[in-house]
Amino acid sequence: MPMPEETTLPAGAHAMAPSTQLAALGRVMAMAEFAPDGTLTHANDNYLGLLGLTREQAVGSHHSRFCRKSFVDDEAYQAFWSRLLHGDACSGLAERVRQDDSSCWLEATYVPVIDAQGRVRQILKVATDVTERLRQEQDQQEHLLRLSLVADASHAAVIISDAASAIVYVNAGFSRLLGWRQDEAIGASPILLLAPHQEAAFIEAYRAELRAGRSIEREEIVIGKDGQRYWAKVISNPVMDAGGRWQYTVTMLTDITSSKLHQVLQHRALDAMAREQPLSEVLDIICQEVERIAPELTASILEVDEQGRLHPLASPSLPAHYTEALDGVEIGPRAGSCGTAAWRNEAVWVQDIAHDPLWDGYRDLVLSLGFTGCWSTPIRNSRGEVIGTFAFYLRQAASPSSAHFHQRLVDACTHLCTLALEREHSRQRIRELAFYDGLTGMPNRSLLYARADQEIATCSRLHKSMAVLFIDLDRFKQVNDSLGHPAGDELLRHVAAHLQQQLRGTDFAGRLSGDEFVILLPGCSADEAAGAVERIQHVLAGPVSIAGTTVSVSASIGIAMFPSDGRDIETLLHRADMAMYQAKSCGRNESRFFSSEMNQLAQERLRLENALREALQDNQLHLHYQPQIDLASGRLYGVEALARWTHPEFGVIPPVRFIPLAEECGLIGDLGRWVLREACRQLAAWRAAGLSVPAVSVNLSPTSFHNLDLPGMISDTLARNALDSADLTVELTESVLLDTHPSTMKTLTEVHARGVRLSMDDFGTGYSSLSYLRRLPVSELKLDRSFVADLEHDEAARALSGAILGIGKSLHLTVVAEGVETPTQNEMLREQGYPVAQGYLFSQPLPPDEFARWLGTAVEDGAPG
Ligand SMILES: Nc1nc2c(ncn2[C@@H]2O[C@@H]3COP(=O)(O)O[C@H]4[C@@H](O)[C@H](n5cnc6c(=O)[nH]c(N)nc65)O[C@@H]4COP(=O)(O)O[C@H]3[C@H]2O)c(=O)[nH]1
Repeated sequence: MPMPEETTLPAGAHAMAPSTQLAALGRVMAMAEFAPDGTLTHANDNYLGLLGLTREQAVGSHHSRFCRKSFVDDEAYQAFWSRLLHGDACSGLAERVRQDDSSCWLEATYVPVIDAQGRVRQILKVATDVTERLRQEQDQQEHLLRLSLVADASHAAVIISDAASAIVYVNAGFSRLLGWRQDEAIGASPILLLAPHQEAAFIEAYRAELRAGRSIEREEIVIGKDGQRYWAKVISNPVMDAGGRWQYTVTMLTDITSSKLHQVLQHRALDAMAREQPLSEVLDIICQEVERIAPELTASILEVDEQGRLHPLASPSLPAHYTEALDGVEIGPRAGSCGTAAWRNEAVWVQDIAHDPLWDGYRDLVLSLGFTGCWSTPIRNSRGEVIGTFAFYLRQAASPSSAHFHQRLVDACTHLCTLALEREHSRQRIRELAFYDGLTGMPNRSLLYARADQEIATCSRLHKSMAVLFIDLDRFKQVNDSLGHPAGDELLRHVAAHLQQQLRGTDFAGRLSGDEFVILLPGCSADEAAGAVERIQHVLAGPVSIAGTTVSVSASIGIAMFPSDGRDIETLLHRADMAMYQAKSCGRNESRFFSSEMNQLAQERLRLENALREALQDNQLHLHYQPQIDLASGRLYGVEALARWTHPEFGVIPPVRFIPLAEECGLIGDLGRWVLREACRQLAAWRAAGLSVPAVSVNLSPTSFHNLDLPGMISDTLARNALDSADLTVELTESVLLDTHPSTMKTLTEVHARGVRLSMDDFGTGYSSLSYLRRLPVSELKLDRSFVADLEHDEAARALSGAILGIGKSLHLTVVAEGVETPTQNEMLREQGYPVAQGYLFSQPLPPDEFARWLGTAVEDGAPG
C-alpha cells in the first residue's frame, strides 16, 4: 500500500459549520475532534464504527493510537501535526488502524479551528471510508498490469487507438514485429503508419464499421518501419463508452506471412496441378506468383538431370535467349548460382554477380539483363537428391529485412517445386510402367497397339502401305535355360538396343513378350520391308558376349503388309506371327512374307491341335510295337512302342507331325503318361497271354522330365501291371541335354535309380558332346538310322557306326542299330559286333495283335525276322 499522502488545503475553516449541516454531515461521514495535543475529544458513531472502538475506548486517546507505528515514527507525521498546529488544513488518504489491527483507508480532511487570538483550539476531522474503493482500484491496477504483461509477451502486435485514430498504446510485440518504438508510434494513425498504400475510401469504410460498433477481421499486407512487407491477420475491436460512442479501438496484428505465402502460392499451383496442367505451366504459375508478391524478384526454375546437367523448366520473365543458353550447362563448383547450388546441394547467394568468381564464364549474359544478384536454392526430392534449382534474380541488393521475407518465399516455392517435379516424375514413371517394357525400355504391347492404330489411320488417309515385322529370336529358350535368366535378359536388352538403332523416321519398335519384338515400318513397301529385314538380320547376326560366353544370335522374321494382309493391328500381327512361324520352321535366321496359304496352314494347324486334344481325351491314339532283335541269338530283345493316330476326318497323321504339335500346345506331358500306361498294360497283357516279351521301350520328350512326379508315376504304373523296372526302357533324345530345367537331371537320375533303363535315341545326329554320356545315367545307345542307311555305300558311315559301337562298349552300354532294312545292313552290323538291331527287315511297327501273331510266327521259325 502506498503511504497516505497528506495534502494541505487552503486555510479557511475558522468556525464550525452551522449545526444542521453538521448533523447532516455527521450522518454520512465519520467526524472527530482532537485537542491541539492530539487527544481525541469527540467522535461520532461513524468514526467509532470505522475504527471498531467504543466511545470510552476512543475518547481520550492520542491520535497516534489510530495510526500505524511506522507512520507515527516517520518525520511526515510530525510535519503533519506541525502544519495543523500552524493553522493549515490537511487532507488526503490516510491509513488508520482498527481495534482488531486491520487497516482502514480514509479520505480525510483535518481542519484546525482557530480562535480570535489566532491560536488553534481544536482540530476537526471529517473522513470517509475508502477502503473498499481502494481495494477495487488496486485490483484493477493489478489486472491492467497483468494485461500489459500479456500484451507485451504476445508475438502479436497490439495497438490501442482513440476515436480520432491516434495510437495511444502499442505493446512490445508491435515494436518487435514492425520496428517502431512505442514513442514513435504514439499519436500516429495505425492505417497511415502500417498500410500507407490503402486508399481513402478504404480507410473511411474501416472507420465506419468501427464507429458502428462492429469488429473487423481481415488479412492485409502491412509494411514495417524499414519497408519490410508482412501478411498480417488484423482484428480491430471498437470499445464503446457507456453512451454507445466509439471511444477506442483495440487492434491486434498477427504475422501470417509464412502460412499466407504457402496458401497463396499453393492455391494457384495446386489448382493447376489438380487440373493436370503441364509441368511447365504449373512452374510458370509459381514464378509469376512470386513476382507478383515480391516485384523486385525475377524467378527461375531449372531441372537437374541424372547426368548433372541443367535444363530450363520455367522463367516466364527471363528472355528466351538467356534460358536457352543455360540448357545443358553442367553443374559444378563454379557454375553460376544455380549450377553451384545443385553441385553443393545447398543454397548459393551471389550478391555481386559482376565480381563473384562463381559467375566466371556466365556473367556477361546475366549482367546485360540488368541483374546484379542471384540466389539459388536446390530443389530436392523426398530422398534428398537434387532434382532442380529455384532461383531469384535481383536488380539491386536486397535489404537485410527483405532477406527474411525472401527466405520464406524460397521455402514455400521449393516445397511446391518438389511436389510438382516429383509428381511429374511419378507420372512419367507410371507412363513408363504402363507403356514401356521394364526390361528393355522399349514400348510395350499397349503402346505398340496405340501407335499402330495411329500409323494405320495415317497410312490409310495418305494411301500408303505399312509393313509389320514380327521378330522372334532363334533358340532363345536354350540361351535362357543354359546360361540362366539374367543372361537371357541381357541378350534381350542387347537385341532391343540393336533393333532400336535400326529405326528410321516414323519406324516404331516394341517388345510384345518374351523374345518377340515387333517393328512397324509406316509408308514402307514390300520391297523396302525385305531390305529392312535383311538389315535387321545382318545387325543381329553378330556374335554377342553374354555372361562370359559368346552367343550367336539370329532371328526369324515374319512380315505382314497393310492394307493387303489386314487393315487392323490385331490381324496384321497375327499374320506376321504366322509368317514368322513359317520362317522358323524353315530353319534359323529366315524370314517370310505372309501369304494366304500360310493362313490356311495355320487354320489347319489349329484344327489339328483341337483334334489332338480330343484324341487324347477320347482315347483315339494307339500304340504300334516294333521288335528289337538280339543279333547273336536271333531272339526278341524288346519292343519299341510308337504312337499312332488315325483321325476320322484327317486320316492317318504321322508322329513326326503330331508329336511336335503336342509339344507346342502343351499336350506332350499327357501323351507321355498315356503311352507309358498303355505300353505297360500291353506288356502285361502279352505276358498274361503267354507271350515272352522281354521289355518295352517308350519315347518320352524332354519336357516330360520337368515333372518331378514322373519317377513315382512310372513305379506306380509298373506295380499296377505287376512289372519289374527292368521290363521298361525309356528312350530320350539328345535334346534333353540342352534342357537346363532344374528338374530334368533330378528326374532322370531318379528314374534310373528305380532300375528303369534309359536309352539315348537317334545317337550320333545331335550335339555330339560325348562328355554327357558320362553324366547321364543311360544304359543304351540307339545308332541313328541315317548311319545304317549309308552303311552299304559310305565308308565314313561304316567307320562312324564302328566308332559309336566302340564308344558304347567302352562305356558298357548296349548299342541298338535302328532302321535296318536290308540283309546286307544286318550282316554288316553283325560283323561290326552290334548286339541288337531294329528295322523293317525284321518288322514294321505293328498293332498289338499283329505283333503277337508276328512273334508267334517268329518263334516257330526260331529266328524272328
Ligand atoms: N525308314 C525307316 N524307318 C524305320 C525303320 N524301322 C523303324 N523306323 C521308324 O523309325 C522311327 C523310330 O522311332 P524314333 O527314332 O524314336 O522316332 C520317333 C519318335 O521320336 C517319335 N515318336 C513316336 N512315338 C512317340 C511317342 O509315343 N512319344 C514320343 N515322345 N515320341 C514318339 O516319332 C518318331 C517317328 O516315329 P515313327 O514314324 O513311328 O518312326 C519310327 C519307326 O517307324 C526302318 O527300317 N526304316
